[in-house]
Amino acid sequence: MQYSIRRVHCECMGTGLHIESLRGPHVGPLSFAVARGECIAVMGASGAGKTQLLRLVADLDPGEGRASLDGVPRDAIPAPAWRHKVMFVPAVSGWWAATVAEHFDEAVRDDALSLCTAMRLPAGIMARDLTGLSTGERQRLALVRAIVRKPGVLLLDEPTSGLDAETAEAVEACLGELRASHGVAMVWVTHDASQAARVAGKVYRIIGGALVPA
Ligand SMILES: Nc1ncnc2c1ncn2[C@@H]1O[C@H](COP(=O)(O)OP(=O)(O)OP(=O)(O)O)[C@@H](O)[C@H]1O
Repeated sequence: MQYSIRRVHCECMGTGLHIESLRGPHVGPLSFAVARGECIAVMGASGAGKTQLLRLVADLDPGEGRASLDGVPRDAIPAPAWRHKVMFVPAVSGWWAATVAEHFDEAVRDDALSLCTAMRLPAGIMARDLTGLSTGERQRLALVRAIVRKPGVLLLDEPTSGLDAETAEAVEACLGELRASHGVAMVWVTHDASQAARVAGKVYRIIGGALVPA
């Protein structure tokens, strides 16, 4: 565990993600909640701390504060399991094998293929080498890779920044379906105010390290 989380107070308990007094080197203290099936958008100037916020929530960087998912405190869940349930999808994802298919277990390939189609990825992409893919294709594949692992929360760092408007719309629809059908909660970082208004029930800005309703 990288940040010290004491047992959450009763007001932190409940369905979804609850964050209280989260603090890192450049942000905080921040408190917010995202219900199952809800999306909040986080905007803010470059360098304001949006990525840091997501990484703190995923417990990928050292920080302080309290967190719970569906009423279960962070300190009751082993760190790798927390990061699986509360999954960070970075703006630029890492890849470790030569082909796309090697990044997906056999058991999730069908789900992955359906998602690829929904996100307008080209047919046959599973057989392709990573080196030949565009930035936008990698970005969507990173989302597919995260979704098939069935997280309860997705922490999305500018998930459509490399995409044209039409493809971004397909990704937004796909993620909307995931919220509606599977109750996934999302924290969506974006620089696009129109997108924030489309996808999120609440929009915040990080200003001076604080989370302010936009
Ligand atoms: N590994 C690091 N070491 C030191 N400082 C860092 C590190 N990573 C980020 N920072 C600093 O933390 C602050 C917040 O960075 P962060 O990446 O969270 O910004 P952001 O709001 O996501 O910006 P952008 O919109 O440009 O992606 C910045 O001042 C950045 O320089």
